[in-house]
Amino acid sequence: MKVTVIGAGNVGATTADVLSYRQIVDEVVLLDIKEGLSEGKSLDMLQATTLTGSLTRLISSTNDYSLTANSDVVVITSGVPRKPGMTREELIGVNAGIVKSVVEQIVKYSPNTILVIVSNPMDTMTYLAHKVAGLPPNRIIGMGGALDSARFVTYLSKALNCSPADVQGMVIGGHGDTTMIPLTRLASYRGVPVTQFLSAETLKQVAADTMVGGATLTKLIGTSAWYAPGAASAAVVESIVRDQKRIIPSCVPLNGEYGQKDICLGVPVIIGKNGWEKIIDIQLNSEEQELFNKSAEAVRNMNNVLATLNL
Ligand SMILES: NC(=O)c1ccc[n+]([C@@H]2O[C@H](COP(=O)([O-])OP(=O)(O)OC[C@H]3O[C@@H](n4cnc5c(N)ncnc54)[C@H](O)[C@@H]3O)[C@@H](O)[C@H]2O)c1
Ligand SMILES: O=C(O)C[C@H](O)C(=O)O
Repeated sequence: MKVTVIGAGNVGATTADVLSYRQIVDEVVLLDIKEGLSEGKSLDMLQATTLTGSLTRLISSTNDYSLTANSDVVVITSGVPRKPGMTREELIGVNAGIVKSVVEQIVKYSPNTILVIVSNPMDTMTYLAHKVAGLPPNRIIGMGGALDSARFVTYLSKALNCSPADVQGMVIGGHGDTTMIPLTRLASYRGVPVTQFLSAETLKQVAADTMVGGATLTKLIGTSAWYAPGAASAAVVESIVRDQKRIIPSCVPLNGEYGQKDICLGVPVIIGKNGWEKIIDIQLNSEEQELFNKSAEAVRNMNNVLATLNL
């Protein structure tokens, strides 16, 4: 299995490192426009494999897309991250052009690939990728829910004072500070509803912390996070290349599901060798559905902004 990661910055390099360290794929191609960056980072990772025992091959490039040819999966992380005080949505002007040109070049060399879109604002970048790639809809997945759910599980396990391994939780909706929807009603501690252990007030706080999870880290670090984002991107790739059929909330095009159309938004999907293979249509209660509709409205507004850009 061959995976290309576009962007060798914080998230791209971490994704490549997890894929290589855990030997999830045979070959990782790392491509970044910044001279020397992908070369240096992939050489560093290659040297690490002599210590970890991983047999994953690491290849780098600045702009030679022919090296990415026939990639089974391509993870797109190229673009600028936000700084403290910014929203992800503010990145649209710079990142839309980058994502569009990267997608166009990738599909020339890997016309049957599966794209995993990470660059922000991710929901709109995924929508853009669907418009320009010419790939079947199931072969484009926006990564956001995997990360947001990991944060949700982290905050839940802290509140429960238990191992995160025993906690299950999903975040759906948009990947934005105000658009994501942590599904507290469905979260569980080993299958037992968390509502049995935690007060409504605590759960409200857990949801609020989850929603600003990225902003909190951005404030602490000075740029946005990368360890959990890289691990979350690698988890999506792993479910594809190992055909694990995991249910991972991901950003996919909706065609009437959850009452929405002509939009890419986070919903639970089964991920396997064909990309996102099935949308799991869970029954939302009226409060959750209202939040989902509001989330869709906000993401649709960003898609309208995208349409005004001169790409
Ligand atoms: N979806 C998510 O859950 C999630 C999580 C974390 C970060 N992000 C987003 O991912 C993006 C990357 O974040 P980061 O922290 O890695 O940023 P970063 O600045 O560390 O890395 C981005 C890299 O992209 C490269 N790049 C820019 N234009 C390029 C092009 N045309 N071709 C190839 N490479 C190009 C840059 O040289 C840079 O090295 C940001 O937009 C960030 O907001 C999304
Ligand atoms: O917070 C960000 O801007 C980056 C990413 O979307 C995240 O959630 O970590």
